[in-house]
Amino acid sequence: MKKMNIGVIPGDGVGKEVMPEAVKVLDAIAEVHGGLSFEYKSYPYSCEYYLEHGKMMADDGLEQLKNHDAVFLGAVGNPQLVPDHISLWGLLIAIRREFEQVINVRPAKQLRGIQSPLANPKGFDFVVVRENSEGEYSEVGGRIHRGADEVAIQNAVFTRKGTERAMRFAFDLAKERNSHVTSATKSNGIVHSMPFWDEVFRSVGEDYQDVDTVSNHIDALAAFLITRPEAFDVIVASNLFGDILTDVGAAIMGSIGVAPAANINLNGKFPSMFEPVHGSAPDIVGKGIANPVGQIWTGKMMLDHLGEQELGQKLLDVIEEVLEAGYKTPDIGGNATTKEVTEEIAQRLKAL
Ligand SMILES: NC(=O)C1=CN([C@@H]2O[C@H](COP(=O)(O)OP(=O)(O)OC[C@H]3O[C@@H](n4cnc5c(N)ncnc54)[C@H](O)[C@@H]3O)[C@@H](O)[C@H]2O)C=CC1
Ligand SMILES: CC(=O)C(=O)O
Ligand SMILES: [K+]
Ligand SMILES: [Mn+2]
Repeated sequence: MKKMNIGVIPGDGVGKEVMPEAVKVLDAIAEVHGGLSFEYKSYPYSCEYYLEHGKMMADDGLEQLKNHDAVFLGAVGNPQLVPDHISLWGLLIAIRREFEQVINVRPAKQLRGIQSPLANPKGFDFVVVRENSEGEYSEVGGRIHRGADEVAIQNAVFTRKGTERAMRFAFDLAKERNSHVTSATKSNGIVHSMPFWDEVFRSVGEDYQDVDTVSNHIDALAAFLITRPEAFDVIVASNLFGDILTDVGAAIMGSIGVAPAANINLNGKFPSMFEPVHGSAPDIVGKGIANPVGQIWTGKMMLDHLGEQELGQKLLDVIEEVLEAGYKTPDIGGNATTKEVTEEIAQRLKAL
């Protein structure tokens, strides 16, 4: 029996609604497989935890999470209780950084059964490789003075190591796909880090002669994802650009509620973390209508990572079948609840 030990953090808002559903699907997968079981340990880290304890996770939280084969997370953030920069940096970004999850992989593709808002989505299928450890999301900077003289300085950090690592990951991924990498740049406006980014992209590209490359400025690239998303295979982007592009990717799939993501640790010292692209969706919390597909597809990425690619593929097939059969939450034009969609996915898995 192959046992997988998963640290579960439902987090805030709809994270708490979609997580138990995704866990049910994983259990259905285990049942189908027969030789596989999941053991979960759930952690209450969230904004409510912060109100009670004055911190987003326990002092030994990372020590505990470290022991799992993977961390499965819902969403973090409840701006009515805790400012977002405190909650995200205290939990989500803390785990990404401390566990050296240096790459964030975010696929976007036209799914069967969902109407893309694009008139002509042409079966787009791309993956954004987002640098996940530095870039624009940095603590370097500060604020001085108050009032009319106030100054805020926010520095971006681009290391050769971090930049090159993200690019190599993107090129290696492209070799398994359609051998095309697009780099998201902005070297016409950001005069230090982005010319550096371009240089590293060119030099890494020389090691991958069989992979085609193109550099697009981020503004144009964002528009191209709307006008010709089918032209992209792998896109490599800095932390902020990747964050924004993947919400666009989610939007053209039909909803941010379906988009999956994986925070990958490459050195094997810490577990990777799997969490959907969406946040805690305060506007729909408590209604039972959060789309569980993002969290469940994220579970598929976790299965892939743990060496169960065949099961992962089956799961994605079943998700698409269920969408095609009309089991859809309101964000993608249906009237099913979170639980109804999940139940259908679990039932169909068990019938395989
Ligand atoms: N990785 C994470 O944990 C992230 C956390 N956040 C946090 O989440 C909170 C809300 O942020 P927003 O900017 O509103 O982004 P959001 O992703 O939570 O919501 C944006 C829009 O998408 C909808 N949506 C999101 N997930 C959905 C789902 N599963 N099914 C159906 N509709 C869904 C929401 O209802 C909302 O209209 C903030 O505290 C923010 O900091 C935001 C993004 C990522
Ligand atoms: C924080 C956030 O929006 C993200 O990682 O996608
Ligand atoms: K999330
Ligand atoms: Mn985001």
